[in-house]
Amino acid sequence: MDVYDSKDYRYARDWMKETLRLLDEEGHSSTVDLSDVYDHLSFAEYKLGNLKRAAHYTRLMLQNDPTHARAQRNVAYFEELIRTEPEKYINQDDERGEEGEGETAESRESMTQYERYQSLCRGPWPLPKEYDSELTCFYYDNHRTPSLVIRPVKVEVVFHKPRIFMLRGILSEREMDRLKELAGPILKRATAKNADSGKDEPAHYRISKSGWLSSKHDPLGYVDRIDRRIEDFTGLTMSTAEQLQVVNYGIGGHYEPHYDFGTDEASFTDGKDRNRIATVLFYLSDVELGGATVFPIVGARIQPFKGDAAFWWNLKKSGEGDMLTRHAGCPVLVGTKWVCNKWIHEGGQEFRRRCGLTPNEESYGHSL
Ligand SMILES: O=C(O)CCC(=O)C(=O)O
Ligand SMILES: [Fe+2]
Repeated sequence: MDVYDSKDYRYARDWMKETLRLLDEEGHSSTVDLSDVYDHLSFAEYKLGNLKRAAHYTRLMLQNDPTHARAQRNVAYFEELIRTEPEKYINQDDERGEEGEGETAESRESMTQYERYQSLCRGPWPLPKEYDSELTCFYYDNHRTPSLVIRPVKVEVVFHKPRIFMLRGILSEREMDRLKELAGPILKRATAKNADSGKDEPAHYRISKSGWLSSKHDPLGYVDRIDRRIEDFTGLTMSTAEQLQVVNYGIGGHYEPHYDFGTDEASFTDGKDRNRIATVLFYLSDVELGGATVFPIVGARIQPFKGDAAFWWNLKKSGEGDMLTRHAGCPVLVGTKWVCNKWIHEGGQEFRRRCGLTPNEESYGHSL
């Protein structure tokens, strides 16, 4: 009922159909009224534009109660619509299909952004054919940076456009335990600015708890050490970066598609440290089921693996936001998910990462 009340008719339909299946299996129910299920199912189908199905379920309602006046009126109404606007409704029910039924490359093309996000969360999409021979992995010491000569970073290129790097085993168990321990007392329900009220409020599109770690509260120096490691493998200064942000998602926790960089003048783009040039996303836990990080525009998907980090550039060399980096944290279905963000800013990188000479220049070769 929750999804129905929140007008999420696609899911409402799925739940109602599951109810019908269980009723059928169990034969009866003392708490669920069959007619009520048909009634809601019919309205959900109507809202989804499937008039033939809406009419079908309303007729089933009438089988239970032939005198139901509203059901009689609705059947007449649906039939009238199908008759007067056949081109809009006649074949639609068969073509439209239902969520999850026979997803193909073509049907993916026509999905909305949000549907692509949901579909990617359910399972990986095949990588484009041209990736077959092109994904690489290497040990990386970033031009013989001393700490990395001793212990090079294991890098895997998992996507090309945008380039997404996985840094395997970049954090130790002890470091991850420490980050979670430091975050424990400061975790708060994540908020976002409400466009209407201007206040920071919990938002339905971001369900998690998070907290910012300051090295001041870490006398043992773990936070500084991790910052230094990021500086070593990216070659970027951390002096303008944000603090480490630890995030914990419970069951159902998620973060819907977004950009890490600021897309309007008000956020990041004008301050002295300017925009978020790159993201390092550490995975501090595995997730039993769900919880992948997905990039719905390009179809990339990263399953969290404890100790790894994902790295990507949010901005092109021109400083323009890379619109392909839109990404999301999928709902956690079983288990909990811990991640830690490091957002690196443009300020101070002028001599570390040169600008491009044309607005769209964006390729960085195979290294970070
Ligand atoms: O949890 C994830 O996988 C993604 C998190 C994220 O994108 C963010 O916190 O900005
Ligand atoms: Fe993000």
